[in-house]
Amino acid sequence: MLTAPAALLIVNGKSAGDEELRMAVERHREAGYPLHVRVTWEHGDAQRYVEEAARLRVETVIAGGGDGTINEIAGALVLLPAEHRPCLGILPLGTANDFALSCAIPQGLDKALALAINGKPADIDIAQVNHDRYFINMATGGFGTRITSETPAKLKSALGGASYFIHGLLRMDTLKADSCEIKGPGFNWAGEALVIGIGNGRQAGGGQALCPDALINDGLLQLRVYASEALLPILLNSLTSDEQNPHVISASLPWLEIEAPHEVTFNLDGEPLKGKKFLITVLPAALTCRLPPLCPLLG
Ligand SMILES: Nc1ncnc2c1ncn2[C@@H]1O[C@H](COP(=O)(O)OP(=O)(O)OP(=O)(O)O)[C@@H](O)[C@H]1O
Ligand SMILES: [Mg+2]
Repeated sequence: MLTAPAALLIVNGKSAGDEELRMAVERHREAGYPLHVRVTWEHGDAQRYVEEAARLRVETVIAGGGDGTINEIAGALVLLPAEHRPCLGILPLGTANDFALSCAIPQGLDKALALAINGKPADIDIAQVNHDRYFINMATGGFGTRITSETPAKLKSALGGASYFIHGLLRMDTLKADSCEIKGPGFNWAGEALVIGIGNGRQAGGGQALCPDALINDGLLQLRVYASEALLPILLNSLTSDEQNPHVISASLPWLEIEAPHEVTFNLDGEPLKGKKFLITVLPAALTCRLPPLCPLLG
């Protein structure tokens, strides 16, 4: 009998009680796949488990959670020496699961686990922020930030991805554009931004396609600045129908620097980071990830 490659699954504690997950893990173990399972309690746990995975020499570390869980695991994987770096696999168990959905990862846990263990690895980029933070999917500032970082946890688990949207609507009266300056190679913009999306992937905030042309393996980040409050109705209806809108600034850049006169919050895959200056750089082909053959984010 062939020895199946081992994987370590890191489950966000919020989803540890999932019965479908337990059954999917059992089935794969019975089929002969060695699968270690670890559960997180708080920020920092995932990184320790990734280090353990490297010591165990597993071939794959599977992120069982939402975008924030994938973020923490991807950020820990890039710190490992390339020769001992396991592949990333994705098991969507979060609220919005924007990255998994836009990658066309199957929503059924059994199929998703099979792909996470056996899928073909593809090289993908990851973005580094201020030298020590990362995002794999998207960084958002402005309106989107308020939506994600202030969506109460209980509302989030009750309503799923839709909660971002509903909560955003409730808070519309409090929205304000933020003034900032953005520089990159051959790119310079200053003005009032309502929403800034910097995409390695395409969608955030529960299905909002802020960066509709982004690819995760092109060595570039798609910057989209939604620069006017007049855009609010568009933002709330369809973010993709505004290609010709002069208030939408778009660029594809290998790095960019954003500076604001006062402190702003960026969400990195839904996890907040405060500051006045953000240097964001793409790290091309920094990770390998097991993705569906027809993943729309692969160019
Ligand atoms: N046992 C736990 N209970 C509550 N929060 C946890 C636990 N373990 C980790 N966390 C925190 O959960 C956050 C990540 O959650 P994650 O993004 O995976 O789910 P989500 O926000 O529900 O999904 P999505 O981002 O796709 O909408 C991190 O901030 C992490 O520190
Ligand atoms: Mg999250």
